[in-house]
Amino acid sequence: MNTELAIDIKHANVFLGGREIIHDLNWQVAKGGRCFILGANGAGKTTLVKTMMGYAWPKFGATVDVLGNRFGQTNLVELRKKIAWVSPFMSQFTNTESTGLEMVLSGFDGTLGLTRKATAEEVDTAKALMERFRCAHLIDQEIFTMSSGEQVKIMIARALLTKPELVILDEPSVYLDMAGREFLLEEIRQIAEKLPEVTIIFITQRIEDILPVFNEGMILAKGRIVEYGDRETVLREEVLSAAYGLPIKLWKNKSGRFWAMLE
Ligand SMILES: Nc1ncnc2c1ncn2[C@@H]1O[C@H](COP(=O)(O)OP(=O)(O)OP(=O)(O)O)[C@@H](O)[C@H]1O
Repeated sequence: MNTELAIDIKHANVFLGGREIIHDLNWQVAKGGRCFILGANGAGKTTLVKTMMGYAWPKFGATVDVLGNRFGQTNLVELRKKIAWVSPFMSQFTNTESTGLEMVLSGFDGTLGLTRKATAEEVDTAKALMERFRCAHLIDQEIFTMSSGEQVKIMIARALLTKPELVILDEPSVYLDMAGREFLLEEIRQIAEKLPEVTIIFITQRIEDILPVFNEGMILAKGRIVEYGDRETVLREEVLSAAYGLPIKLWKNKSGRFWAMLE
């Protein structure tokens, strides 16, 4: 096992509902790496995250090592406390009567929703983070009454409450309007800058969301990695056109982000 790697998956074939969803996937990310996963609907992005979290298991013959822990020989509950998985779809799996503050506080225990009384110090820390993510006004509001964009901000604050070693941002901007998205991406850029030791995986369907800080990545299609490498290698017109089956032209803005256009 290579302990310099945050993620090391070898020969993973993952079945769900009797169907093979991920096919012979091999993927390594160094500790402190910033890697994007670009894929269309149904490409297998969420299944790959579930595999990394130990919620979906590859069939015999594969190895999955995350943060130096070999799945099958490690305590997954403890490991998951070191991983922050931020998904806008997550709140639908939880007790949505939690308030914003309770949901953020539950990050201390790695649960979705608070199961105990928090200490005054924990409350102060949570409120400070909510301030930073401009969601302090949601402290007493129940999750189910919040807009999707508001829920994402709560989930990001929750994720960063403890110091995770691996952050998985799973389509975090999918429900956000343009200003909300730009705010979130700027926060992600700053997190990436301030926490060099933290490995960050950014999952998206949208090319323009991939910040230059994500300097390596993959295109996932039908459960296979169809392109992998550094950013400029993967985000090329020929590669994207082939992956999406569309004649894609790219425009690069001053900060180095790409926008896709159809010819
Ligand atoms: N529990 C399951 N049983 C059967 N098939 C499943 C199950 N979960 C996912 N799939 C199938 O696996 C494929 C990949 O799904 P997955 O959710 O990983 O894709 P995704 O890339 O995250 O898509 P999206 O961007 O739409 O969320 C889809 O075809 C989906 O129907």
